[in-house]
Formats: sequence, structure tokens, C-alpha cells
Amino acid sequence: MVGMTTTTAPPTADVVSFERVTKSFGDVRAVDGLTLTLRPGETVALLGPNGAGKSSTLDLLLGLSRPDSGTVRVLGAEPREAITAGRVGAMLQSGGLMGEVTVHELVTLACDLHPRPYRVNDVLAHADITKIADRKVDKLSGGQEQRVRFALATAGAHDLIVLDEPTTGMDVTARQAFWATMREQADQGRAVLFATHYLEEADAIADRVLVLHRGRLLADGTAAEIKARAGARKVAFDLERIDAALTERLRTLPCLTTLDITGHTVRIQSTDADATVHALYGLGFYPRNLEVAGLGLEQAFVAITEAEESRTA
Ligand SMILES: Nc1ncnc2c1ncn2[C@@H]1O[C@H](COP(=O)(O)OP(=O)(O)OP(=O)(O)O)[C@@H](O)[C@H]1O
Repeated sequence: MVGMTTTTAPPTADVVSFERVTKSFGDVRAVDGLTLTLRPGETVALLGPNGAGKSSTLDLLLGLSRPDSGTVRVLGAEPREAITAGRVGAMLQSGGLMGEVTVHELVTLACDLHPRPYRVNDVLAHADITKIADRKVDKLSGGQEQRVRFALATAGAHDLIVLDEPTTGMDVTARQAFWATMREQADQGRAVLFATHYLEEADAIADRVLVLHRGRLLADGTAAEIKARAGARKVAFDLERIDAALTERLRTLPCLTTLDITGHTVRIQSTDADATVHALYGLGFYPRNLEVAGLGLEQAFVAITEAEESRTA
């Protein structure tokens, strides 16, 4: 971050806008006609299987790479302009921290360079690194290093905070503290965009979830909407006796996507739980302890991405 005044355009309603953005590496289309907008105060999770294009999307957003076609705007300006103006804080996976300095010195430098800095002691406290402020940066554990990266990303008042898998390596307490601080930032009107593989974090934290797959947006909505869109439900019940013949009959149930039998317990995933349960009784089964539940975000994510895989196979 460089502390200089630039001719940044005035804020628009959209913090980020991607308009039919494409980026390829050789034959690989990492981002494929992506259109999306982020608004102030939103906390948005970016999900996707390995290679879906999450990091490539964040790189475009941060001006670290340029699209082959389409436009990327951040706070109404070119990404690099918004970044040079200190309006975007980023915490990326890659890139080492300066080694020979202490945590305090590094955070002080980040605050000094920021056009709208917070107080160094406040930044240290929020990132929960006050106790390790005098340690050399290259002597930190993985989780401590993540917290220092977080401190650097929140050294001043940003309009947008971008985080690539921010809690990797953090323990449970550090994660909770991290998300509490992030929530405060969002409550102050900042947009927060984070890529993650921890779906429970996306479920708990994000107002909005974006599912990327092969560079395209497969789903965009609240976690509840994404779960509902996946449509599938879990059905579980016990049977008194299960043998090979009964297992074969269970496989004929309609709308079944998965069948798992452990001891006397049958677990099913179904695209239409009502039809499956109805047929279960119709086939003469007497299920006990019958439970029907919606999918978690993780299962919904798998269902959505697998459906797309088989559609495009
Ligand atoms: N610099 C590059 N050179 C060549 N291919 C690249 C480059 N960057 C990304 N790719 C390819 O583009 C695709 C998208 O990669 P990207 O890193 O954006 O995915 P991702 O969703 O962040 O994955 P992960 O969850 O594994 O971090 C992948 O097929 C990847 O191999």
C-alpha cells in the first residue's frame, strides 16, 4: 500500500463490479465470462473446488493481473487506482513477510504507509498480536503469521477487504477472534470478500455466498438460498433387519442420489424426500426413527458442483 493521493473516482453504489471478465492461462480458462457486483457492507464468501478460479478472480480484483476481456472496476476505478489510494486491504496466501523486523515494526510501517491509518496499538490488539509484538516476523508460527497478515490488511480504514483463505493455520480461538473483528469491519460499511475451503465459516459468517466452478458463477445467494437451491434432502431411518435383498430394494427408491447403510441405520440423500419416503412405505418398509433434514452448505456445495460436473462431462 502506498500512501499517496490519487484521482480516484467517487464511490459508486458497487464496491466491485466484474463485467463479462475472462482470463486464460494457455488452454485453461481460469475465469470465464464472470459478471458480478459487490455492495458496501456485504460479507461475501467465494467458494469453489480446487482450480475453480478463486485466486485468479482475486488477482484480477486486486489488479495483480489484467483480464483478457471484460472490465473489472473497484470502487468505481481501475483496481490499481483503488489500491494505490489505500481503499483496499488484502490478505493473500502467497508472499513472504519481511523477516528481519519485529511484528511491531512491520505493523507500524503498514500504518505509516496508509492514508487513513488506525493506531498501531489498536491494530495489534484487534489482530490479537500485542503479546508477540516484539518477536521477529520470521520466528512466528503459521497461525501467528496469519494474524500478522490480517493486521497488515486492517492497518487503516478500507472500503473493501479481500482475504484469500484467511484462517488457514489458525486455531479455533484465533478464528473466532478473527471473524469477530471482520464482522466489526463489515458493520462499519466495509465490504469483505473472502475465499475459503471452510464451508462452515461461509455458512456462519457470509451474508452472501458465491460458488465458482471452472471460472463461472454457479450460484449466488445467501447460504440458505444455496442450500434450498441444491434441492436435496437427507433422509435417515433405522430398519430392524438389513440384508442384500433389502439393500437392492432400497436402491430402487425414487430420487435417490446416495445410499449409505451402517448397521441398522440407512442414510439417504434424495432430490425429493417426499417421493422417496412415500415409496419407502409403498415398498413395505417400516422405518423407525425417521428423520428428514435439509442439506448443510457443504453438502449443497458438493451437490451443485457435482451436478455441473455431470452436466458438462
Ligand atoms: N499463473 C498461472 N499459470 C497457469 N495456470 C494458472 C495460473 N494461475 C492459475 N492457473 C490455472 O487456472 C485455474 C484456476 O486456478 P485458481 O488458482 O484461480 O483456482 P482456485 O479456485 O484459487 O484453486 P485453489 O482452491 O486450489 O486455490 C487452474 O486450472 C490453475 O491451474
